[in-house]
Amino acid sequence: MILELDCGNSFIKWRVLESNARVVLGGGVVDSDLALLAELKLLSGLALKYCRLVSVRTPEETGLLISLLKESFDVSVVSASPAREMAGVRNGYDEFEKLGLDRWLALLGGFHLAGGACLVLDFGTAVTADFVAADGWHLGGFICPGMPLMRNQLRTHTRKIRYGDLAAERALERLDPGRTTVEAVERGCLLMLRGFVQTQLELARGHWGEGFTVFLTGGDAGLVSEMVPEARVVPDLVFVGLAMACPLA
Ligand SMILES: Nc1ncnc2c1ncn2[C@@H]1O[C@H](COP(=O)(O)OP(=O)(O)O)[C@@H](O)[C@H]1O
Ligand SMILES: CC(C)(COP(=O)(O)O)[C@@H](O)C(=O)NCCC(=O)O
Ligand SMILES: [K+]
Repeated sequence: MILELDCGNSFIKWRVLESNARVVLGGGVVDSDLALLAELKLLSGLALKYCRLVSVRTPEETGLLISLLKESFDVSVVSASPAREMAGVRNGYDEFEKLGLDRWLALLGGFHLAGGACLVLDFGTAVTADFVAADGWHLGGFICPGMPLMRNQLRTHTRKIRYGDLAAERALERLDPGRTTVEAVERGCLLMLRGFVQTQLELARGHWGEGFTVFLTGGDAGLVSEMVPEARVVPDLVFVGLAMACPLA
């Protein structure tokens, strides 16, 4: 069996595949290394042979997780590494190794699935946009704070903005002007996010007219999917790229 991990700034996304990599046996989202081990140990008949992972965490944190995995499951672990060029895509960063590896894998996956120009939008701790032209050139992208960062900045840097998670979730059921603090903040941040998406779509149309595919991924993709009905929502886009960057055969 193959364990796949996407270690973001807030959460670790995991899934276990059969050795042929065709069947997904289980998966989930956890907030720590130990929670990951605990969830994996709950899977019956677990027999991990390989693990491939991508991490945007520090080398120390990633190294610690890799050691834990090796101790617990006796697996061989490969970690995605930066590349200038792969699978017909050319990294557009001046220093290719500085492009976030989750972004790189998501855009590799996106270009592969689209077979042409694509705009990849990832809604995690940060929100990222990446542009890949039909010839595989990555034009670069944009990074801005995601919902968790936007709301936490307001909560941390003001004295009167305080509310709980449940109220936050309820506030987003509608988008009328807020009549409470929680509504005003949650809806305001969501409108900022949607404004960002709108701008990315306009930029992509400026480059490619209507000839491009939009991908939405990341834990908060659902917050914007309604406004981009033509988009392909692919929660496991990073894993698509991970399999391309770290083939096990
Ligand atoms: N099952 C889930 N567990 C945790 N967060 C989730 C889940 N589903 C959606 N989310 C949302 O996803 C966001 C985190 O997205 P994610 O792509 O995991 O971020 P990162 O890659 O930066 O760790 C959170 O702000 C949260 O609102
Ligand atoms: C932009 C990111 C913080 C996104 O991380 P995430 O929200 O997925 O946890 C990550 O891709 C990263 O650390 N990138 C390095 C900087 C860059 O891509 O330019
Ligand atoms: K991510």
